[in-house]
Amino acid sequence: MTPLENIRNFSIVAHIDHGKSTLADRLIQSTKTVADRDMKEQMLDSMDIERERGITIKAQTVRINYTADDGQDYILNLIDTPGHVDFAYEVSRSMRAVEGSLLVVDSTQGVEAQTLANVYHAIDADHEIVPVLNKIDLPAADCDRVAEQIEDVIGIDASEAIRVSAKTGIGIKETLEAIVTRLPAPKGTLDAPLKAMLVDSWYDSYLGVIVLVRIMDGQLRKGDRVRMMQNGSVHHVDRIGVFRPAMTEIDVLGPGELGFLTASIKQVRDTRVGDTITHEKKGTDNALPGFKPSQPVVFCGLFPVDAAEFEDLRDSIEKLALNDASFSYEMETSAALGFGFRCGFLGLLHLEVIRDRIEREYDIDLITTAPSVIYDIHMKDGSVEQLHNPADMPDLTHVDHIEEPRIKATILVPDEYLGDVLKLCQDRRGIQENLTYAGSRAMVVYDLPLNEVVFDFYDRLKSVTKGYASFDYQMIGYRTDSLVKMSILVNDEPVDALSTMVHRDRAEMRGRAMVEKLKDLIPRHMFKIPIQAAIGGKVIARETLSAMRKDVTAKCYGGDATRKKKLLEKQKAGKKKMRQFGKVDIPQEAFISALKMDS
Ligand SMILES: Nc1nc2c(ncn2[C@@H]2O[C@H](COP(=O)(O)OP(=O)(O)OP(=O)(O)O)[C@@H](O)[C@H]2O)c(=O)[nH]1
Repeated sequence: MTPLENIRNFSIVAHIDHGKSTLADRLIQSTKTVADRDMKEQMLDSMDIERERGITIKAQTVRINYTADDGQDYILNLIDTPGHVDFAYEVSRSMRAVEGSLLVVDSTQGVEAQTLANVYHAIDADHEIVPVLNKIDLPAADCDRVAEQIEDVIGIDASEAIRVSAKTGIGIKETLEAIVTRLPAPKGTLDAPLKAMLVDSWYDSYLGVIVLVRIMDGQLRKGDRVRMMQNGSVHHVDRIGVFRPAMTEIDVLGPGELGFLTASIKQVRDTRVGDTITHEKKGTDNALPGFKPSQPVVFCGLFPVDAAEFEDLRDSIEKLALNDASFSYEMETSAALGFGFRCGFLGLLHLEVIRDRIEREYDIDLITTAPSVIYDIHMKDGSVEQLHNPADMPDLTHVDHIEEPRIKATILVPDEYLGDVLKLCQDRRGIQENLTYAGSRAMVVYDLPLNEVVFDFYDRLKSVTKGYASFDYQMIGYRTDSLVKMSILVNDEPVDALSTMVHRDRAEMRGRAMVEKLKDLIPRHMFKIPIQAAIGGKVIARETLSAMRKDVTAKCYGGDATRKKKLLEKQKAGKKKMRQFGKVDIPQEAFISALKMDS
């Protein structure tokens, strides 16, 4: 066991792409934690999708041995935290397991919205913070300006910020020394009853659930019987160890240490993050202050394009849910789409990641219905119903009023794009709360309906600012507004998967935009197809798709039967991505594209 004075636990906080993973790699490499020949880029990003998108999703951890200039051997435990707004909750919880943070800011970019959001989590967790100015190898680096910005905007001393190039290795040694000299050692009592914080957990197909723990007091040994204090369940610890970053078994974890345990736990759901783990006998009575469990905020339906793949879809969803307690699902039937699942996510990125994994890892083509938030429907009899799916909207005559979730959005943007950002927020029913400047960048704070953000707000924001804006949000509660359910009818049949909740004042505009889009997205058939948007029984927009006879084999004159067959096969394959509604085929992409707004 390592003495407390020789342990440092820290995380790295940064805006996306400012170099957190590269810096972590460099710290691991320069301390020879991983042999050079085994080093691959972005050691900490384990999932394929993460690597492809360059986004760190699951918090990971690594134990680094470092001999400092003072001649002593230290253990540095790094927790890697996710950098995306959807995963803000994971950032906040993992912060409580460590004492300090490296605040990485790209010296060519400066402070961004997620720099702020993440550093506030660190400040909330009482961290000692060491600012690191990264990418100083680039000609555009402006360390003095960025240091000043850190002081002005965040309000922490940046005079001793470390200047680093995680790419070339400049400043890595100084960073390691700063971790040892500037961050505090953890506290804890060796001979007190065991008190360990459950920091994270995930499913491994060989080992079952792996639990990441931070020992606060006492000792944890292989073979111990431990109790999860929230639900009282008792488990036999069959393995404990640390991450280097590969899992390495050890015999005992003591105060201040971070490591893992396995105990034949079957589901991630059985391990509540924030729970306190203690010994079954002679355990502590004082649990650590609990963490709130993360709640899904965005819901959508996932249906197989090919109904025969429903069981495969169920299987894939169940497997993914085993490893992700914040992903929820329940079976759903839709008149138009058949059997599928209504799924809940932490945000849009979370949704995309899960959808991609189902399509890619399980090879199932999916139809994703419009993402929706949870509305509180206040009924006339005083009861409140939670609406996860616009298709389930109760009869309006029983509804008193509807409340929708709102967020506080913080956007940082260069001056020249400010006008476009304000317009975008205004168009999305935003209420401006604040507008300040940090150098040549404006920081705007808006109160916005979450519903207006979940769909394509990021995309729009990126496009109107040419990618220069950064964005972060937090939920602030529910508020009443004048909301209605808009249905879409194709060939006089309602397509429930296209139902959305909209603001009454915008319903007509949105309805018109949707039917126009659908007219372009639905291929012509051999008959005329009316496409309508309606509220209750009232049609508010209408387009008609005219009839056409499409004979793909017409150009194959002569008797070339193979060519003809090939064309027909191609057409059949094209059909696979379509869904039939009554007599009409609607292509899969229509469900998403029709809902994108142009403003
Ligand atoms: N020139 C230069 N490029 C760097 C440096 N550090 C990181 N990069 C590059 O910046 C990009 C983003 O770096 P990452 O380490 O993936 O950033 P991140 O903050 O971990 O991003 P997320 O994991 O998505 O949050 C990559 O293309 C890196 O190669 C640096 O010091 N100099």
